[in-house]
Amino acid sequence: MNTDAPAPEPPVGLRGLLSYARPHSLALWSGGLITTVAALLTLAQPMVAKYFLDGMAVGGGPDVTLILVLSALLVFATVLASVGNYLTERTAEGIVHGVRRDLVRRIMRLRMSVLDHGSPGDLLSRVVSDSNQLRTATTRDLVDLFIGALQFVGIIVLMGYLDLGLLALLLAVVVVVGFAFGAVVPRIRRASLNVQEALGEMGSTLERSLNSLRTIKASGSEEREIAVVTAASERALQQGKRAAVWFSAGSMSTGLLVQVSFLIILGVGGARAATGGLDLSVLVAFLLYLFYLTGPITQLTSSISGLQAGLASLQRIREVQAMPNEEETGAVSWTPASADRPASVSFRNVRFGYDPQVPLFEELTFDVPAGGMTAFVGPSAAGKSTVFSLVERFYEPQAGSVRMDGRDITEWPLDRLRAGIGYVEQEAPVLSGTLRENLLMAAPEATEEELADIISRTRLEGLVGRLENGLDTLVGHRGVALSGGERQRVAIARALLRRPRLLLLDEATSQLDSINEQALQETIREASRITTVMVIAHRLATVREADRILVLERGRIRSTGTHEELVESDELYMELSMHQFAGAEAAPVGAGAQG
Ligand SMILES: Nc1ncnc2c1ncn2[C@@H]1O[C@H](COP(=O)(O)OP(=O)(O)OP(=O)(O)O)[C@@H](O)[C@H]1O
Repeated sequence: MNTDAPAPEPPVGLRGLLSYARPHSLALWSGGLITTVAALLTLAQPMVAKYFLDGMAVGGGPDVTLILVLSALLVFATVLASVGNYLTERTAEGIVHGVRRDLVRRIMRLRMSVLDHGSPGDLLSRVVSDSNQLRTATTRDLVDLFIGALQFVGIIVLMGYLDLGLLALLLAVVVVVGFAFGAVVPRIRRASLNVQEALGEMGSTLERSLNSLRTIKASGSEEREIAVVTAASERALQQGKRAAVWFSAGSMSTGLLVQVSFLIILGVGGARAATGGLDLSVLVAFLLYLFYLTGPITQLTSSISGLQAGLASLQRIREVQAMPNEEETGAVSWTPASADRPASVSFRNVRFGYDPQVPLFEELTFDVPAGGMTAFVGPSAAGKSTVFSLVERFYEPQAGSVRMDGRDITEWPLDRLRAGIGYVEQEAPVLSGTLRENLLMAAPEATEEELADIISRTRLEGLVGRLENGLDTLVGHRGVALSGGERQRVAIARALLRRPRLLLLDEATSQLDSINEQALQETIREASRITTVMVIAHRLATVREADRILVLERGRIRSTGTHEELVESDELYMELSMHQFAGAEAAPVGAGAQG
């Protein structure tokens, strides 16, 4: 059931990032620990160097054992670091896959009202690009933060062991630079969010253009569209440049810290060594550690910057997760009618408006009996397609009820309700892929016999025979390789293969040649023998075939009857049949009625 009850808030901030890492904590800890051991082994190297120098200072020659120990340490640490890195990256792939799977599931279940106001391109960028940012933040950056901090502390302790005075000097510099970096951190996050938003905007613009490429080409507006997409890309560029400034400012602080500290410690330590207050080997080891500090500090600053970018993406991912989606009803205590019986539909005092303040239907009431064909006609924007959307529960009425088999559709499990309905949209109802994939989309388990039966019922044998690879021919993006009439019939075949109890058919307004026209009419007639057909009629042939016609005007049913009855009794219908149907068929209703 669709509910507005708020779900428990998913964690945000660092806690939110950790919630993604937690299920993989074993792998992450293993990767992190191995990398830490590698880092600690690296830390031992300056100490070994110190002992090496001390040995030389007291007059001994170079200590071969120490050189061997040093080499072994280096090789072992490098191998360990690679293994740790591999484990972390592997986990990262698992996390990003999980995030994408969750996002796709949510997007597929979003309510239509949300999709109406959202942009598919932006949603796409959240699945592809934001999830990738999250990938680095929840693994590499978290691990680096941990290891960086550990190494930092380790080096500081070792420096303290060498000389506390020099360490105090160094920490003073760290505090000053740390404050400067702290001021940059929130700017990095804001800049990252701006970059991701600009990318989303670019995705939306590109998606809009690609979806209407034919119209764009036909109206010669390629250059204008290129300018629009380029402008979006430029906004992403500007935001990216701004982010780069803050990222660089962050990393500059690392360099500054080490260089400034080096000069101060070299000066002060050198002066002390000159007066004999400090061993030269201690100063050398201290300076070596100072340069070793570059690694963890770089790790810390870049992981903190990366976490900021991850937090910005987490915010965008959380926005998708907070969008209202369609929820399933639990088990029901009643038994829905048998799957092969045509369904009846009724609307009772339905009040609905896309904007609840501006109702399209005030008190819409009508009945569609089980079986046969019921046609809906009416002026443009009267709400005919909206009636179908309400039956499918794409939208919820603000008052009144929509019923199937006499039972309010809100009492039906949503999947069960939709399983009983075949919906053929007016526009581009064919997806890219093969003809077979298109037909089996809604009924993947249909047998070859059922497929052949539906192909025959929808008069598609001719098309299948003509195509080079028959059913396995690719139909192109949105079925461009098919004619408008063929696309409609493929869509009807697909809907019928699902054995619907109710077929909702939004008839194409485009002109069809006489072969396609006749095939389409036979298909609809055939469908109405086995199921309930509700058709939004744009053709004279269809209304003449209908068992009953409902004339919809300004959100209410104005009249009901057969074609012959309505041309006599309803002025609007008469008008529509003269102009609307005639427009779709190039034959006025009078001629058709007499013929
Ligand atoms: N998703 C939507 N969001 C907001 N308004 C909508 C939406 N879909 C349709 N409308 C508006 O609702 C009204 C009824 O639209 P609907 O498509 O149901 O009319 P129709 O009778 O099927 O029209 P036509 O014969 O031109 O297809 C129109 O004014 C339309 O602009």
